[in-house]
Amino acid sequence: MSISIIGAGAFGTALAISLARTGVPVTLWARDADQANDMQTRRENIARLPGVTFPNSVTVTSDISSALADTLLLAVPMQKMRALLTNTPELNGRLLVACCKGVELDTQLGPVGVIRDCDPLATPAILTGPSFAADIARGLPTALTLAIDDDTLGQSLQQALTTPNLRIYRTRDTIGAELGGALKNVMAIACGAAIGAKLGESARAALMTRGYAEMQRMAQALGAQPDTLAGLSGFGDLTLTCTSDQSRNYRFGLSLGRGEAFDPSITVEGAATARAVRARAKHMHIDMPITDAVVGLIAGKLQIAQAMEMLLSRPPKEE
Ligand SMILES: NC(=O)C1=CN([C@@H]2O[C@H](COP(=O)(O)OP(=O)(O)OC[C@H]3O[C@@H](n4cnc5c(N)ncnc54)[C@H](OP(=O)(O)O)[C@@H]3O)[C@@H](O)[C@H]2O)C=CC1
Ligand SMILES: O=C(CO)COP(=O)(O)O
Repeated sequence: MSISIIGAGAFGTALAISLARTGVPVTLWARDADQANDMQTRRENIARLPGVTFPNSVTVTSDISSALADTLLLAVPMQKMRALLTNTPELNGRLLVACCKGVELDTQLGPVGVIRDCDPLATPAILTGPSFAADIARGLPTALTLAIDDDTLGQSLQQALTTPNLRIYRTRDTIGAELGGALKNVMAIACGAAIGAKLGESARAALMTRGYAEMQRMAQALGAQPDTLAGLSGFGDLTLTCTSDQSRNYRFGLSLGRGEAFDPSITVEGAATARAVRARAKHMHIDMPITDAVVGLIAGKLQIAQAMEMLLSRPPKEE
């Protein structure tokens, strides 16, 4: 099974490096020709993943026709996935593995839903779970979830993506896998805001736990399996992202909590996703108070003290 990576950001580059270390040839596609040439010559992605040298078997190109493998890992931000698939018809009809986390703002679809919507002939899958690009690129031990409908194809893909340092678990629950990865970023913003505002570790633990309850509520309403949310793609990634300064979503939350500006060029998937999820939750009458608070904080309609008061003054209920 030949594999190419479409999108040369931090995660796409890390996946290319990790796969290529096993000796297989991997093509990494960047949309910008200058960036692709620079990476191919330097053997490093200075802009997005500095400090890690590419193995010899990585080829970087901006020519999509030379990146068309059996399997394509789509490593672009969630809100850019539709533009990628629409503007690059060469990708159509293949095994497309979404490597992004989020919910599309306009349609409230997840990555698998957007692939199905843009390319009905594609076979969609999603690779998600707790993993910082820098950790994968350095060869640190990591475990991810691969979600795909077809079990036979799933087994081949699982084998192809496994490396000595990257263990892949498989599920057929694409809805659960994509929702876990999307929703944990919203909770990471909430936790970052709490820590940034010096509300304490107990507040973070409460937000993580009640955030997980929100994740389960929405996921089950949309047909996901509770076990998927309890796995790497849900609970696993929630734990990583809500507790580490390496997370951009968490750092964005920290800056909200401290009242500081945040560099708008940094990818923060949870910001648009919070708005998309809130709209979907309202439509479906699902109670998601932490998501509501995150949307209010980001929009500047709530201060952190008001958000906490809103959460704490809700009517008493059973856990
Ligand atoms: N970084 C991480 O640790 C992890 C990230 N992820 C997920 O991976 C996804 C990508 O994140 P990440 O790699 O970190 O993001 P980055 O911000 O590092 O990079 C985004 C990349 O997407 C490219 N891109 C944007 N729009 C398009 C488009 N329309 N067509 C082609 N390429 C495009 C950008 O190209 P350009 O430079 O030309 O704008 C850039 O190379 C996110 O959903 C994230 O949640 C998952 C696990 C870990
Ligand atoms: O998804 C991630 C870790 O699993 C990366 O998190 P950030 O996008 O918040 O950096």
